[in-house]
Amino acid sequence: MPLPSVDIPTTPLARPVSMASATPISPSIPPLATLSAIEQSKRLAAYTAVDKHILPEHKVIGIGSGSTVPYVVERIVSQGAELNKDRVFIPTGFQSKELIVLSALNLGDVDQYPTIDVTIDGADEVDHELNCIKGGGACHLREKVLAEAAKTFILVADYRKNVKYLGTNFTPGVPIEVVPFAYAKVLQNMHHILGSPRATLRMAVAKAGPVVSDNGNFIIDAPFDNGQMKEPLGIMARIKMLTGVVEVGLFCHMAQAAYFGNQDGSVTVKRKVEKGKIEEAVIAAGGQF
Ligand SMILES: O=C[C@H](O)[C@H](O)[C@H](O)COP(=O)(O)O
Repeated sequence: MPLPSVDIPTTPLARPVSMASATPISPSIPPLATLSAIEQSKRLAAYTAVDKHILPEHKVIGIGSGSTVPYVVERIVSQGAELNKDRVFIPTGFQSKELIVLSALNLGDVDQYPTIDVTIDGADEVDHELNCIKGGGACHLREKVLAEAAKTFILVADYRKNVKYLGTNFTPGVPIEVVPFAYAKVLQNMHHILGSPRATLRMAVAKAGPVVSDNGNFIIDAPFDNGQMKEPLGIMARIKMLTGVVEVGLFCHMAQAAYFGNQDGSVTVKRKVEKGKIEEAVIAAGGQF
């Protein structure tokens, strides 16, 4: 089915109405002309994915985390209040919950809505089989729950995230959420059993001590060499078997499609076609698929 062309506005959309406070805590989204090339690419990917996958019949929508997702919400808001009033939006963490509330969209949770029509989320990197690394922002536990709950799971990212094998440009490693009291044991397991000798506990930047996830857990980042990353499903399964691990930021064979905004205004689309085969195509700038 042909993808629609994407009309990117050059003026900012109406500022979201805050239901939570008089002073919105998330920044307003600037006009396209003032965005960097990377931000334009993220917005292009997000707009294209929303236009293709968030349809009038979709009533329960999962909203992922990261710096690309605000553009997803911006495009959904632009579909209009009439369509959005009957929808409920499920967040993957604090950031997306704030985005939903500040955009005056209806907030729900996955325990109320365990079946989601479509979840759209960012990614740290996506390989040629639509496997991806997620968790650069420590949100991958809830993100994976929303990905699994969704009938359709879609990724959006800029062109730097589109790789053949995971770990090409995203080098910190595979994010692993662990219960705090087990972190040293899991780190030892990563170093000596799982083949990631440089695995480290993720430390906070504006706080003393480790990063603490929205679920109160710690994050370990575990780099693997290129050969190992050719089989992400195997790595994911082995890490997940370690006691103390809550979730692994490798999402294998979960996404139906990934949209990457390119510097020239085109969008690369990787999508699952028949029998799990992945097809890659490019939507020309302002053009058709
Ligand atoms: O934990 C964070 C999430 O997995 C993000 O979706 C991922 O890090 C990508 O974020 P961004 O769109 O900022 O590159």
